[in-house]
Amino acid sequence: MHLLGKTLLSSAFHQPTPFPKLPCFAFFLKAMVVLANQVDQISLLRAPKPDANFSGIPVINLAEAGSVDAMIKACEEFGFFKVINHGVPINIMAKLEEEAVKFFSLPQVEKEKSGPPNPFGYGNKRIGPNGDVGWVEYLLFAVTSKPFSYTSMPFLQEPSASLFRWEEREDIISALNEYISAVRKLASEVLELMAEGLKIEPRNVFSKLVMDEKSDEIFRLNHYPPCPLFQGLNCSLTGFGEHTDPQIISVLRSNNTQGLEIALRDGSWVSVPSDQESFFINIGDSLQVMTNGRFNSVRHRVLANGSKSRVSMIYFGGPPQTERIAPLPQLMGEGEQSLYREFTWEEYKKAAYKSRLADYRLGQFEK
Ligand SMILES: C=C1C[C@]23C[C@@]1(O)CC[C@H]2[C@@]12CC[C@H](O)[C@@](C)(C(=O)O1)[C@H]2[C@@H]3C(=O)O
Ligand SMILES: O=C(O)CCC(=O)C(=O)O
Ligand SMILES: [Fe+2]
Repeated sequence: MHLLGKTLLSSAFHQPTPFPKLPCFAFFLKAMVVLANQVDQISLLRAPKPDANFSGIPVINLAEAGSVDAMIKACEEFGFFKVINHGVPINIMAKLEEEAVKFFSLPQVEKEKSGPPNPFGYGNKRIGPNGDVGWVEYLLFAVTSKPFSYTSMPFLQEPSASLFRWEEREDIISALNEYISAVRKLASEVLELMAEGLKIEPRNVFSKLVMDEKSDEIFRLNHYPPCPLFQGLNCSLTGFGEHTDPQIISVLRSNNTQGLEIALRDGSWVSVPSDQESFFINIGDSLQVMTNGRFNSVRHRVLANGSKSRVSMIYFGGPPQTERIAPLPQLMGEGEQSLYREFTWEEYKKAAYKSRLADYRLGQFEK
């Protein structure tokens, strides 16, 4: 399967466009044929282009004392918000972005040495084990808080370290470690504010799960190369198909290239204005369950850009494998019934890895 993937896909990026500009419909057909050859999936093509920027994304200012109520409202209405004044130094973000750009600029054959992603490593267009594809290449890392023998890379689990053959890559490893420890701290701070806003004790009821030394955290670098075939046209291409994140919380940062979209509660899609200095927080499925559906795990997707590369970095904070995920008793009103049957994170993760990206994964755990 891996060999098949390589044969079909390895040269799909960075192809010069073979066609002159045509009216959109004719072009769309041509593009379908070209991309069908290249990507093996015409389902990535989308028309028309996404709507203009949505101005209603909630912005939470961490330096402001009164931001807690706005955060709870954002978790309920959107399952998504932007965080400013987060305290993470810009140079930590910029340094990792620089290393990511360097990695993704390597020759394909070099990048493939860090793959395939099963589940960790370099991946190109194929997302997950069940046939999903997107106009994206990425690196997926397992994260641990326990230092181990590779002193220079305390956050990368041993299998990742040898898989990436990065023992010598002090530059990228230290940029990764610095970045991951900063966003992990941010995730914990945000989760503590959520508990405060929900008026539940203890304050670390959510944050302790991602701060636990056995917490199951993932880190991801995504690169969406420009797709020149689409430049100046009213069409777009799926970079990362619609889905919800299974974990508790995701902390996303991207360069200044547009592409991320979220679904509103009425099912409509809106485009999130990019902001390279801020972080975006996604509520994951596990937090939706722990709040018995009060918080909404946000459906989101990424559309690739005709002319600009998008680079994003996402920290996924998950609980320890054995953690039981169920609505918190402190949050249940009198007579309120749990919407979900109890499960362990390990169970949920196994089910998630059997699913397709767009599947409603919580369905099988509903009562
Ligand atoms: C299609 C898949 C990719 C994914 C594992 C899955 O089977 C379903 C969930 C997907 C997702 C979405 C959020 C994160 O990007 C991710 C790492 C995760 O934990 O769940 C991906 C998985 C992946 O890319 O391997
Ligand atoms: O790359 C992005 O901006 C978002 C990707 C995403 O949602 C994911 O990797 O789970
Ligand atoms: Fe996601």
